[in-house]
Amino acid sequence: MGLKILEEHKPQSLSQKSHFTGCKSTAEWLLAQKAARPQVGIVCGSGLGGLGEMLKDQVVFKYEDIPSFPQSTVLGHTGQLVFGMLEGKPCVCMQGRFHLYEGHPVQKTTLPMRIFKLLGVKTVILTNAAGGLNEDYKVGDIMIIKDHINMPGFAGVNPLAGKNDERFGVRFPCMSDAYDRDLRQLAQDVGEELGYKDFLREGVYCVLGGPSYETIAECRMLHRLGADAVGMSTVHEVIVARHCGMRVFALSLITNKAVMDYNSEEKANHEEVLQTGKQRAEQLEKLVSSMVSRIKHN
Ligand SMILES: O=P(O)(O)O[C@@H]1C[C@H](O)[C@@H](CO)O1
Ligand code: HPA
Repeated sequence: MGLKILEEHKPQSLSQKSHFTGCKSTAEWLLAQKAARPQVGIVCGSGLGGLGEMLKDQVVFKYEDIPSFPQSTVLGHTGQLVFGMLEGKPCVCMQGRFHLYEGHPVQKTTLPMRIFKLLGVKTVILTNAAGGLNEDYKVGDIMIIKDHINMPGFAGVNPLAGKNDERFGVRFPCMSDAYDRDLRQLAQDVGEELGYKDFLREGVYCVLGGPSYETIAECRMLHRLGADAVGMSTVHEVIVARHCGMRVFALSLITNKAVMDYNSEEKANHEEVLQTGKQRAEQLEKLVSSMVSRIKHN
């Protein structure tokens, strides 16, 4: 009986060890290729990969060349990791993220957050494209995320499900402070200085599994539940980033208005999402780079 219990525990503890050491060896491999240890990690949303082009003195890795890294399959997500300097700070930028609907297990979609942590990242800046549920929002608005609704989490899809590894963080991490208050204030200040007041918002982002866009009834329900924008990413990355103690700032570019009216002729589509990304790219890049220039790390 005792032996049986030992055997049952063996594979789990081994796989846990290999997850941590796997992340560590990927981080060490990247640093060994002359990538500078980054302080800030940036994740580019759909059509927002231009953020990575801002980095100077780039060292670029295609995801397919990085050990244990997943592959990007979505149009608008290039699939490379860029190291470089932004406003004098060493940064790493994911040009392309991983989504549940690509068929990745949720733990795999968030793997880069743990690699960021082991690379030395202190602050993560996540961006995404999202549909606007709030009736005051316009296409092209930038929404600072102040909170989230993890809809897949209600059904048990959480990247922290399974055995907890204390080397990353605690079993039950707090999420009421997930979106750093000071960084949100910094974004408001920088946005005001840049003259973005008319299109800078703050609101609640709700993640769904995708890849189908929402029905009208779903949009109406999400809005009633308190969501201002809906998308298919970010939240799981935030959970893992907070679990391992990184500071988080996240924003949504409202690329389309969620359809809430049965008489509407509008239809959500990925081309519009990418197009809006292109149109707002410059302002978004200015906001992020000005924030990075002012972020302080001890
Ligand atoms: O990676 P993000 O969340 O920016 O991408 C959004 C969600 C889907 O991947 C896609 C739908 O158009 O854009
Ligand atoms: N719904 C879900 N995800 C999205 C949307 C949307 O309307 N727009 C961009 N990503």
